[in-house]
Amino acid sequence: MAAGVSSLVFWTLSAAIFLNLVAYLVALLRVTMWNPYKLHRIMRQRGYGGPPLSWTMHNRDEAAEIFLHSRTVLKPIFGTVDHNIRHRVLPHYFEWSRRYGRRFVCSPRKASQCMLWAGTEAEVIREVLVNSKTGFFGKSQTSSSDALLGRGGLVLVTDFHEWSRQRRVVRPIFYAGKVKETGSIMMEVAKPWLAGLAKKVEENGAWTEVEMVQEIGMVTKDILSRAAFGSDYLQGRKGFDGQQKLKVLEFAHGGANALLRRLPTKINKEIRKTRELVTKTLTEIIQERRRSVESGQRTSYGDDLLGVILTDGEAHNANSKNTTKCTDEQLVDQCRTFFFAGHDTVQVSIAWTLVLLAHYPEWQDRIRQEVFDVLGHEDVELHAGTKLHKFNLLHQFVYETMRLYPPVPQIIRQVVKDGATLLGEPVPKSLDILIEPLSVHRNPEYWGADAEEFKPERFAKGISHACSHPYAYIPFGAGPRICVAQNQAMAEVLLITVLFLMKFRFKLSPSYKHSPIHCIVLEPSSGVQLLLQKL
Ligand code: HEM
Repeated sequence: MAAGVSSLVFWTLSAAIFLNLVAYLVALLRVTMWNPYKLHRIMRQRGYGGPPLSWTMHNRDEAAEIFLHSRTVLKPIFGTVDHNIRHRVLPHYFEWSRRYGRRFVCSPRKASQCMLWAGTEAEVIREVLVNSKTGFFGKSQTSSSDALLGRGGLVLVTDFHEWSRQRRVVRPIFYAGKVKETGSIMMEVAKPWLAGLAKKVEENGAWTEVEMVQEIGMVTKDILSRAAFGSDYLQGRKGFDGQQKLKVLEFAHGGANALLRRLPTKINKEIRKTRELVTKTLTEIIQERRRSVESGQRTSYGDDLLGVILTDGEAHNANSKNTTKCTDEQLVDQCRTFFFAGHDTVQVSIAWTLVLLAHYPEWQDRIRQEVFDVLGHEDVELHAGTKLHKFNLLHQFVYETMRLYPPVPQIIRQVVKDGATLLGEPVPKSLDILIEPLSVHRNPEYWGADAEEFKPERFAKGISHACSHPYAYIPFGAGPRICVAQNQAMAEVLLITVLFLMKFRFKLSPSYKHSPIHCIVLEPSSGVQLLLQKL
């Protein structure tokens, strides 16, 4: 009898495991093969071209081949700068757009079933990012950056009500008045950093070589940690290091979809482990804030980013009308979003600005002169944060830097409802639409024949006069999901640049290799080596 029961249990369990496995395989095949096939077939029937799909229903191999080819054929450029970078940064999209025209379909990433590339068209940006009130276009529900940004955080969240709640909660943090407050934190962090750098240059003599990406990284991380989380860089360091590692892993992974992520592969395990480390660091920061309130050290959670997120979470949970509760996991996701979105973008913006100031010494001199004209030579640091709006030339220079080197070179949306149309043509649900700031910023249709040239003066009369289409310039995105922190981000880029210009004259080192790479943000893959001379 006992043997019969245990045999029944054994077969029932085996059957359950077998059925689960079959269900998983069917789901995997549906997501990775059937859905892409179906979407591609629809789009091809509507006349869209694109690279032929392999039997695995992707173009990953071809994309990798073009990428590797571009790495071997294109020699790195040492000690100077060539702005013609599309074929280096996004070589497969560049090549396919030459072959298949201004709109084509492809599947170069594991997470995307079918992607419509519409990189250069401002009208697509208007329809997809700006006029999406009807809710046809949304954030991808199968985004590949969950591990990095957190599915429940503001950047990726798909549910409209949850998004508007989170956006409403954090928006006051980034109002102009608050940005001024953050300005003093920026100053507090930047001053000792610059003093340390100046000491190093003094000790080593004029034209000391310094790798600036690391240097800027320390400053921007410290500013974000203090301004947003009330901690310093050292406390958040493990979190930042983990995020950095996750970014590289995600990039290497080609953005796998949720089902592929469950497979016990080495890279999946590594991603999971690193994500847990970031979660642990963020949880500790959250718990420390809670403890400080419980112990009476603080009277409230505070009005920095972490404070408003925690206060809102608690208010949400206390409201009996809300049946779903805001969990710690969601709070961590919200913080995770800002840890990444608020750091790497600013770091690379400052890095590219310094590269170009070093490459164009006449602009460097003119802007430095402007800085001293506006601030005078005394008490300059006191005024720098409040007078940023007066730096006209610097604004032009940074706008132009973000035009040719947009920190976020690609933006993706998904068709999330049946019945959507794009430029008058029907588009199927689940289709991804790829918009490229990197390409639309260089489209001669909007920018003129000199679109690939670096000419800050095109912004002399402001952004709206620099190009012929209102959505041809989108370094911070566009529409309702435009960067919530763009004022603060710009202030940080301008302020750090001003302070740096006031302390140093600088030029590119011969060892600087101009090789921008797309690793979620557009970053200088070999660092930024500058030669510094103290003023
Ligand atoms: C120069 C620096 C920055 C650039 C170029 C930048 C760029 C962008 C872009 C292009 C988007 C839109 C993405 C999309 O439409 O899918 C975005 C969204 C966002 N950014 Fe930034 N960003 C910068 C700095 C920051 C900072 C400092 C923070 C926070 C401290 C931040 C937080 C966010 C958030 C939360 C979103 C999502 C907004 C939403 O979906 O409602 N960003 N950013």
